[in-house]
Amino acid sequence: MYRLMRYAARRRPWSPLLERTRPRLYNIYLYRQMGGAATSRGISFTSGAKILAKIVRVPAAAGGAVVAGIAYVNYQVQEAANYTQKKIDEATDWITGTASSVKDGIESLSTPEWLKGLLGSTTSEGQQRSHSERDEGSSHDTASQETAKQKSSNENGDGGGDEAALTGMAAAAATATMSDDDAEERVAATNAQMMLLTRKMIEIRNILQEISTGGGSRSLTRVQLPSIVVIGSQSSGKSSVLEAIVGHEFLPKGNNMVTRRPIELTLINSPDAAAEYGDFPALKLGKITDFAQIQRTLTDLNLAIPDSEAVSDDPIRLNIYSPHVPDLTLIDLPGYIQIAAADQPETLKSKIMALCDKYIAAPNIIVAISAADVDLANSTALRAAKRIDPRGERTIGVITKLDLVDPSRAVELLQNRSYPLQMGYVGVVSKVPSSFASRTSSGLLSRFSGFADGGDIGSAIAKNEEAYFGRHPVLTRALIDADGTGQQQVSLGVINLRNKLMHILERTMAKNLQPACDAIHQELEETTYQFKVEYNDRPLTAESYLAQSLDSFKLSFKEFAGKFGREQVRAMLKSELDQRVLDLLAQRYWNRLDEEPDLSVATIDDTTIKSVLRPVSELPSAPLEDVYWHRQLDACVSSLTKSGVGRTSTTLVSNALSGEMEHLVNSGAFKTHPYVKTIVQDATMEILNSRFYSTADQVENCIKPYKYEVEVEDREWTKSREHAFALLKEELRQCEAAYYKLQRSSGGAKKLSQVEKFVEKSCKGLVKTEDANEIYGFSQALIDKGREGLFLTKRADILRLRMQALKSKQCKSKDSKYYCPEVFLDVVADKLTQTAVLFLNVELLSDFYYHLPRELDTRLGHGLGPEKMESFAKENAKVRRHLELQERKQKLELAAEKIESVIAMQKTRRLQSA
Ligand SMILES: Nc1nc2c(ncn2[C@@H]2O[C@H](COP(=O)(O)OP(=O)(O)OP(=O)(O)O)[C@@H](O)[C@H]2O)c(=O)[nH]1
Repeated sequence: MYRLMRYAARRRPWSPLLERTRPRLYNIYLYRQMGGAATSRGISFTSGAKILAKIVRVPAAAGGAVVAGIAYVNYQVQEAANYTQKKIDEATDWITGTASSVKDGIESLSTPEWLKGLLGSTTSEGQQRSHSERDEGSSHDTASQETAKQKSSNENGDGGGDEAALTGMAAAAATATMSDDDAEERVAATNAQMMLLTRKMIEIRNILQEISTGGGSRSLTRVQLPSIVVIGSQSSGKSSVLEAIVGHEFLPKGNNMVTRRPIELTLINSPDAAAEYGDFPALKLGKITDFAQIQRTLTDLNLAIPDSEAVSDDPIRLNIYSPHVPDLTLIDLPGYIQIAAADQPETLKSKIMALCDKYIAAPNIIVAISAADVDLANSTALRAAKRIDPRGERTIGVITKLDLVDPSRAVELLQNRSYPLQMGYVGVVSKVPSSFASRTSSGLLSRFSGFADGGDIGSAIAKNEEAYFGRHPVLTRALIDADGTGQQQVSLGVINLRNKLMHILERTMAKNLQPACDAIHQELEETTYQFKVEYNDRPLTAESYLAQSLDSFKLSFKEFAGKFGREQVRAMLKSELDQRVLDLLAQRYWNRLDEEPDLSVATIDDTTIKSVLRPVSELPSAPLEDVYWHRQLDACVSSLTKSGVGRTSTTLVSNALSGEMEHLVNSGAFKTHPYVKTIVQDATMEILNSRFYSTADQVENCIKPYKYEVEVEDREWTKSREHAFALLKEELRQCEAAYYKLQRSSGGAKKLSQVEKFVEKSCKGLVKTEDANEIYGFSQALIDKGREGLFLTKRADILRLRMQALKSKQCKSKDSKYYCPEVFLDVVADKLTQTAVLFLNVELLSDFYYHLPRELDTRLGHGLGPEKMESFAKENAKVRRHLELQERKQKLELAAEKIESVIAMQKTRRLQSA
């Protein structure tokens, strides 16, 4: 049919048939044929409060309060007559709880590493200690380090390890006498216990957070382990306080409301960490030791929220690992505003309020920041806290910028009686001192590296506070009788604040421990049951799923390779060359120019054609020595052998292989995995492309001899004679089918016959073409169909004629090749095919079958990292569900194990206290 189209296209537009692209359809047909195809807090936590106060408030008061404590004792001596015995008792209590412990704490070097750094740099008393004290201290240092080491090794082990270590610590503490050394050991052990408990609880909270993020859970919604949430108006000093606690400047700064999303900050005390660093778990950026980089990332993440929205409740999670931070979870929120700016949404004020309200809900601990230079009655943070926590049970009031108001005014503020808080108020001067900035004049980055005495901005601020509170002893009045009843605690300094937060977090988390444990167990039971029922406890990993999928793909690939071999390539290539032979026959033999209608669009000069082409009807009777027919056949053979068989055959096989690979990835194990599909397709193309040119060249070289001479054997002739006949028969069938279709589209056989006669007459000049419509009622479209009909009729006649010739005696012998060009050209096409297939099989097919599975093993087996492997596995909805349920069960088991170990620690502490 193809040659019908080509012929017609040469003579005139032939659009309906031209749309039929035979080779493509035929190939598709061939491929398919081949099958291509944390109860209330336990005694230990409350009764241990005094011990803890000694331990933790020590450093709490250590910074600024050491001076304040000494000043307070002097003040007591001077004003003693004015106080009742009751007051003195209260004061003594307070001293026991703060000032004495301040001293103990300062002298005690059994404090955690993160506190020692600060205390060392903030306590001038400490600096003036005698060498012997230092020596004593250094031995305590060692004790502390051992404790820290023990803690660290516990953390590396499992929950049972923690418990055993802590039981050991508790036992050591239980057998201790009350000598100073023993007391210090006890302090160290308790400190380590508290740090470890807090950390464990933070870990549990994080695990539960991940589980809740992964999907709704009825039992887990009841589990609430608290975080510390920092709220305050814009520029009230929230960031400065947080940075003082962390010891680094890392939060976004700027006038254009740069805190737009909640920043969930988890501080992880890491005594053994070689360097302080942060990481954003959700971003998978790895360890970031440059805090300026952390600040830039936070700024970018915040500013990604457009001005038109201004705030978002999507939190940014940041973990900071350092030996100088306590285990804490802190959440920084956008600052409250009074009025939205022109480019901000009008609803911004209420949006921020709603976001903060969401975060300060129970059981979270509220750190309400208010600047001393703003009337506390106007403190949005305190008003919001009062609204959500009216009894002031979960709120710590932080008054910043104490240095900006007169000390007597600061005292009034710290004694805020309008909103009494059970956890009290803390006054701070959290601005980074200018001396610090000037000593690190090279800017932000240099601050991060710390200066001279190893201080960070935390120690610089603490030193500055110590000096300020030392200059203003009147502030200590606030420490004694904050609310006139001795009930409300007031402390000074960032260090106090930091310890208080740590203490409160541990206490609040402990209260929630047992209910959390119960809920985790309930959820674990449900999940375990579900996993058993749905997946029969069958473990699955992304890796094993990938391996299975790859195996299954390789199996389909092997099946395909078994079906698509040398024979199939031969059939495909022969079919292609058959079409070329038919095209050549149509061009050089199947013309009857003497009877041909005058088709209007001629692309070559008719005279030339007439002088070159002779009707094929003359062929059987042409003299044997007729050069015309010799030249015609030689030209056809030359065209066929020089038609680029190397490139054509290589392209055919490459297309067949890449098409089949596409079919396999779209229908097999990888059908729901777009990323892996691309990998398979890329590997396929790379292998095929790398062999394309060499294969094509090899084939071309090997068929070269046929360009000069083709020798035919009798059996080859016989076989080709049969094949040529079958080929013409199929061509005739297609021709007749096309004619039948044309009849139906022209209004029937009769109508088409009338139009054909008109076209014939018009060619002979018997009728005028312009009369077609007016006189005969034939539209131009009908005339075109008439021409096409005539062409098909004559082509069918020629084909019948040639079939007869092939059957005749004349075509029986190979000696009659010039009379039977169809047979001789088939012999040539067959020889070209056989030779090409030999090389295609070795150079392309076998090579591809060997290399593709190995290439996939490399790219998929070892080439995919764990993350890509997981995302690959989760592309399959069923596998995703299986993996997620399994992960949920594993996380719950881990949470249950951790929470049980924390509860066991609690029990050990109770026994120890008893
Ligand atoms: N004098 C003095 N200035 C302070 C103190 N604390 C913070 N500042 C300054 O107050 C300004 C605002 O402090 P930030 O910590 O950025 O306040 P913020 O609440 O985080 O501000 P936004 O993030 O914009 O809401 C900065 O210039 C600080 O240096 C302080 O105790 N004393």
